[in-house]
Amino acid sequence: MNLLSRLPPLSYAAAASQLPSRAAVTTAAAAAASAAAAPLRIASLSRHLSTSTPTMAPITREADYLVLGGGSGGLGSARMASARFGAKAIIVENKRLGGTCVNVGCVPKKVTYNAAALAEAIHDAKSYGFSVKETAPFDWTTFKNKRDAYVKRLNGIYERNLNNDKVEYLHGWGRLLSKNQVEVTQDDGTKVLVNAKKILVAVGGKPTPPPAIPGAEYGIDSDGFFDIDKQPKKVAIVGAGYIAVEFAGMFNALGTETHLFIRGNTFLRHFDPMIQETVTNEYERLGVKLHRKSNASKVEKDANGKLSVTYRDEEGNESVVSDVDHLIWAVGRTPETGGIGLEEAGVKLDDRGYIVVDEYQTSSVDNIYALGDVTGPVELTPVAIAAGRRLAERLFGPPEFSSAKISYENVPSVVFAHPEVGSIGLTEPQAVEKYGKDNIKVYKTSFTAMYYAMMEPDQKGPTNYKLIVAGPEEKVVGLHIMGQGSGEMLQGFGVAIKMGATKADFDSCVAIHPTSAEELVTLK
Ligand SMILES: Cc1cc2nc3c(=O)[nH]c(=O)nc-3n(C[C@H](O)[C@H](O)[C@H](O)COP(=O)(O)OP(=O)(O)OC[C@H]3O[C@@H](n4cnc5c(N)ncnc54)[C@H](O)[C@@H]3O)c2cc1C
Ligand SMILES: NC(=O)C1=CN([C@@H]2O[C@H](COP(=O)(O)OP(=O)(O)OC[C@H]3O[C@@H](n4cnc5c(N)ncnc54)[C@H](OP(=O)(O)O)[C@@H]3O)[C@@H](O)[C@H]2O)C=CC1
Ligand SMILES: N[C@@H](CCC(=O)N[C@@H](CSSC[C@H](NC(=O)CC[C@H](N)C(=O)O)C(=O)NCC(=O)O)C(=O)NCC(=O)O)C(=O)O
Repeated sequence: MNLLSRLPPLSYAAAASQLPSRAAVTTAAAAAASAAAAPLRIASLSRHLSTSTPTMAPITREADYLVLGGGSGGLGSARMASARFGAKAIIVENKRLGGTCVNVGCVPKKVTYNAAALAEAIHDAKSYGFSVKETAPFDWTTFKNKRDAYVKRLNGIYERNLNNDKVEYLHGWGRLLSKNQVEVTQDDGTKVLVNAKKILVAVGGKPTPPPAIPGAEYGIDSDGFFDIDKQPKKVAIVGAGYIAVEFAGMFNALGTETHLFIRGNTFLRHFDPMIQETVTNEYERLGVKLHRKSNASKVEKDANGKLSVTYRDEEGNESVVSDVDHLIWAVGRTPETGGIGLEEAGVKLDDRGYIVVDEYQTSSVDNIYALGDVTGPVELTPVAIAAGRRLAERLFGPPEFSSAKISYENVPSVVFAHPEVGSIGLTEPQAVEKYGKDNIKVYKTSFTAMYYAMMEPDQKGPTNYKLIVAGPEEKVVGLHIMGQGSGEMLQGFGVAIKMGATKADFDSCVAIHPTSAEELVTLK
C-alpha cells in the first residue's frame, strides 16, 4: 500500500518546502505550483521566510517517519521506508550526508588504504623484476584533495538519492520534544517542527575524548586524520583497536615514521589470539615503532609546532618520543546522545550512554526506535544499514515483514591492517567457554602465500588461518584469517557459516588453485 496516497494535501509550509531556490519563492501559490518538480529540501525556503517574515511561527511538517541522522543506518532506513513502502519520510542531518562512513570513516579510510597497498606493491615490484625505486614519491596533498573531492561527490549523490526516493531532507540539528515531535534548528536558526508517527534515532557516535593527561588537547582524533593535508614525517598513535591499527599500518606503508602506543602486549585484543599475536608481531617486522604496555602521560608542543609525547612503561619508567607532527588518539567511540532530548522523551540509555533497544530496535518509548552506532552492539556500516532496512520493512512493509529484524550473530568483520584481518563467529577462548574444550576442534594453517615466492626471506609476510568447529557434526563456529585478500575472501565464507556449514561442507567444496583461500577447504 502506498502510504503517500493516504496523507492529507500538503500544507502551505509543506508545499513551500519543496521549492528549488530562494529566488523562486514569492507566494504560497508559487510554492504550491513549483512543488512537484523541485528537490525535497526545506532549507532554502526557510531561509527566505526567516529573512522576509521574521515573526512567522515555526514551520510545521507531518511525517510517517522522522529519521534523525543522515548516516548509514538513517539513510538505509528512510530510503527504504519511502521508496519501497511509500511512507512519508523526513531525514535530518546536521553535518554532511552519508555520516561517519562516507565522510570520516570507511570510505576515505579505504581509499587511503588503497594508496598504502599500492605503496607496498611498488615496493614489492622489484622482486618481480621491475626497475622501480624502492618507494615512489607519494604526493599526499594531491591525493588528499582527490579523496575530498570523491567524498564531496558522494555527498551530492546521496542528496540526489534522497530526492529520487522522495525522502525529504532537512539540514539542521534535530532534538526530540516529545515522543511524536522533533524540532529541527536549521543552519540559519529557523526552526521546523516535525510531527511524526514514528521516530528513528540514528545519530551515530563520535571519537572518545583522550584521557585527561597534560597536553592531550594537542592531539587529534580520527576525524582530524582526514584533515591532514601534507605527509607527516613522524606520527604517534594511541589505541589498540580497529582505527589505531588501520591508521598505523597506512602511515607506515606510506613512509611516515609511526609510533603506536598500546596498553597491552598485543593490539586487537577482542580478536582471536592468533590474530592478536601474529599481526602485532608483523607490525613490528614491517617497521612500526610499537610501544607495548605503555601509557602516554604528557604531551608538549614546541615553538615549531612539533609534539613530544612522554609515555610510561609497565615499570613506571618514562621515555619521550619527540619531533612528532601529529598525535592521534584512537581510544574508541562514544554514542552521540547528548542534547537531543532523549531523556525528556523518556528514552533510556545504558551506563555507557548507548540507547537501550530490544531486538526489534525499539527503545523504551514505543514509537521511538534506534539503531547503528548509537545503540552499540556492532559498530559497522553494513550492520547499521541492515538494521535500518529491516526496521523499515517491519514498520512500513506488508505483513510478511512483521517480525523482520537484523541478526547480530555471525557478523563478519575485516580490519584493513597489514596484512588484512578477517573474522567471523567465536574466537577460540569464546568457543571453549561456550562449548567446553572437549567439544570443539581447531583447524589451523600457517603458510607463505605464493605472492611472496619471488621475494627475499625478510620480505615474506605471514598468512594464518584458523577454523573452529563444535560438536560431533563439526559445525563451524568461528573463522579467523589474516593475510593478503582476507577482506574479499571472508564475505563468501560468511554466507556458508550463516547457513550453518560444517567442516565436511567446507571440505566438499573443490579448491581453487592456486589461491590462499583454497587452504580453507583443505584443512587437516
Ligand atoms: C575511521 C573510521 C573507519 C571506519 N571504517 C569502517 C569500515 O571499514 N567498515 C565498516 O563497516 N565500518 C567502519 N567504520 C564504522 C562506521 O563508520 C559506522 O559504524 C557507521 O557509520 C555507523 O552508522 P550510523 O548510521 O549508526 O551513524 P553515522 O554514520 O555516524 O551517522 C549519524 C549521523 O547523524 C548525524 N547527527 C548526529 N546528531 C544529530 C542531530 N541531533 N541532528 C541531526 N543529525 C545528527 C551525524 O552528523 C551523522 O552524520 C569506521 C568508523 C571510523 C570512525
Ligand atoms: N574495518 C572496520 O570495519 C572498522 C570499524 N570501525 C568501527 O569503529 C569502532 C571504533 O573504533 P576504535 O576507535 O578503534 O575503537 P575500538 O573499540 O575498536 O578500540 C579502541 C581500543 O583502544 C584502547 N584504549 C581505550 N582507552 C585507551 C586509553 N586510554 N589509552 C590507550 N588505549 C586505549 C582499547 O584497547 P586495549 O584495551 O587493548 O588497550 C580499546 O579496545 C570499532 O570498534 C569498529 O566497530 C572502525 C574502523 C575500521
Ligand atoms: N562495495 C563496493 C561498492 C562501493 C559503494 O557502495 N560505493 C558507494 C559509496 S560507499 S557509501 C557508504 C555506505 N554504502 C554502502 O555500504 C553500500 C552498501 C551496499 N551497496 C548496499 O546497498 O547494501 C552507506 O552508508 N550507505 C547508506 C545507504 O546507501 O543508504 C557509492 O558509490 N554509492 C553511490 C550510490 O549509492 O549511488 C566497493 O567497496 O567497491
